[in-house]
Amino acid sequence: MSVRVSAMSVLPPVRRDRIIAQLPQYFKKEAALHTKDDFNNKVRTACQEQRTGTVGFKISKVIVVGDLAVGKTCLINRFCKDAFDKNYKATIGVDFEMERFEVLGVPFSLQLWDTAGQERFKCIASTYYRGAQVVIIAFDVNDVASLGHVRQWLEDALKENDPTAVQLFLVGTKKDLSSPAQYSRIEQDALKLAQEMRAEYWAVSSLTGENVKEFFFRVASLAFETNVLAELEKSGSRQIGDVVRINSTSNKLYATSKKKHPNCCQ
Ligand SMILES: Nc1nc2c(ncn2[C@@H]2O[C@H](COP(=O)(O)OP(=O)(O)OP(=O)(O)O)[C@@H](O)[C@H]2O)c(=O)[nH]1
Repeated sequence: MSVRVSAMSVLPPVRRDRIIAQLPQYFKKEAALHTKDDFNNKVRTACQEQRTGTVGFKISKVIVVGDLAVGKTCLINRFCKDAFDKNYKATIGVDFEMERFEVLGVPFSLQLWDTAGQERFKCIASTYYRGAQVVIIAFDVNDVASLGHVRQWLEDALKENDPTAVQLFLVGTKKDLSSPAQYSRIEQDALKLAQEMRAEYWAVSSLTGENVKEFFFRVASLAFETNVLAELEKSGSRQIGDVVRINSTSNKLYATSKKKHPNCCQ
């Protein structure tokens, strides 16, 4: 007897600590991608009515760039593995981790690309920048030079991507190493830069874990919200005959000739 196992059924359930039911709040109001308290209403309704199209099957690409040794690998490892390594091992080229979430009841995955900051590995790493929905630029809050290089990282990342479609985050790392006075000095400059770049600003510590989970939850939520809105826009502008639905018996995506989405008129 042959047993058919679909790709979906072999995936373990989403971890309980990756379930997002409320929009996580920004870190600083002055430099937030948006300051609303909750998910967009249309997005909430679409999720309730299971009208999120292909979003539940989507993997959004996130790239993390920034100077060498600012803590990109540690940031990803703290979130994905809850681990911290105090020894520096340069990333050679790139590395990636998959993180699965459930946002408003819909599965959603992020592919987190950890890229090399060292100049000699940069040309390998930059070939993986393409197709990013989210760009995270990391700098060390104790190293002004690393903040100064942020614009160059932005330019490099945007060369490979559609600047109007990318969601940008500016992240200050190693907050544990700085005194409150030192930190607040660099924060002024970082906030100004984030506003100019239209990035959302965060400050984190991978050593203590401060703000790490909150930050990635915010990234996942905003990326998810953008994807659902894009999907709604697409389905709104579809012609008759283009409505995509899921056939529950075959699990295949196909087009129907109904005017309305089947889930809207039930
Ligand atoms: N105190 C402290 N040290 C950190 C933190 N994050 C990273 N480090 C240390 O900084 C060094 C560099 O960290 P990595 O994460 O390897 O840096 P990276 O940006 O990935 O470096 P490249 O791969 O070369 O681009 C390591 O020795 C880490 O232990 C932090 O939040 N606090």
